[in-house]
Amino acid sequence: MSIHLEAKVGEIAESVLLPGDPLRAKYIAETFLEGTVCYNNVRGMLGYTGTYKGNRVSVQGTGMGMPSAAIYIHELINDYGAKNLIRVGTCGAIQHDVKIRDVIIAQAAATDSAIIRNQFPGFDFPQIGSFDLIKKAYEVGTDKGLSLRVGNVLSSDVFYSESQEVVNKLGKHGVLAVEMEAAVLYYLSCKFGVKGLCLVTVSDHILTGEQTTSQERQTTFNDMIEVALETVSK
Ligand SMILES: O=P(O)(O)O[C@H]1O[C@H](CO)[C@@H](O)[C@H]1O
Ligand SMILES: O=c1cc[nH]c(=O)[nH]1
Repeated sequence: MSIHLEAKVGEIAESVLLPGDPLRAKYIAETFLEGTVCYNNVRGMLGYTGTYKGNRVSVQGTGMGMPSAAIYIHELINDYGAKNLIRVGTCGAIQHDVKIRDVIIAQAAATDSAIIRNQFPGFDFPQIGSFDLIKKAYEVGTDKGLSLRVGNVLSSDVFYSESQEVVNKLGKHGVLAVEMEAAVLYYLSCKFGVKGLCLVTVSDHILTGEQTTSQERQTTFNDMIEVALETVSK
């Protein structure tokens, strides 16, 4: 047991999918995994282990934002030995040619969070994904015929941003979308020497105001989930 997870050591697989929404974790476990066991319900932050095509995989909700996600990612790696961690999240697009329901592979993440900056005063730590997982995810997605986008995302501490000009400026510098967890996943993966990847599906378009429903965010986006499951099974 760790502070926020009630699993016994050995009950969590080395490969873990990380949705922000714990009910998306339940949906993934029930829809895609076999022989599934729920190992965590502390704070309702559901976690499951099962198999996908014979490979052991876990799926753990992280909550919203980097402070929450960092707790689960830290404990999964430090207390349970997770080695491959793939976030399966939603995001808001900030490019006109990125469309609702597109799947993005976050190559790297800019952030307005102080969590990482405070570790290296005066330096900017490069928050990058695992090349191995990025390459595998790209191959899997391309084989499935998906038009994946690969590029930078913004991991923001703020959902209802009051500095939209900065977000728009990041868009002008090629950032594809805004979400709230990738940067800390990439930082902690580098810190602990494990592999981290963030996949996000576009749920909102910040430039056009288009949106998907909360039900869709919880129980669809299957392309992204299959890419993540095939990537950790490759
Ligand atoms: O759908 P999830 O994975 O939670 O991701 C996005 O959705 C939440 C905001 O609605 C934030 O956690 C953001 O990163
Ligand atoms: O606009 C959005 C949509 C999902 N997640 C975010 O952080 N922002």
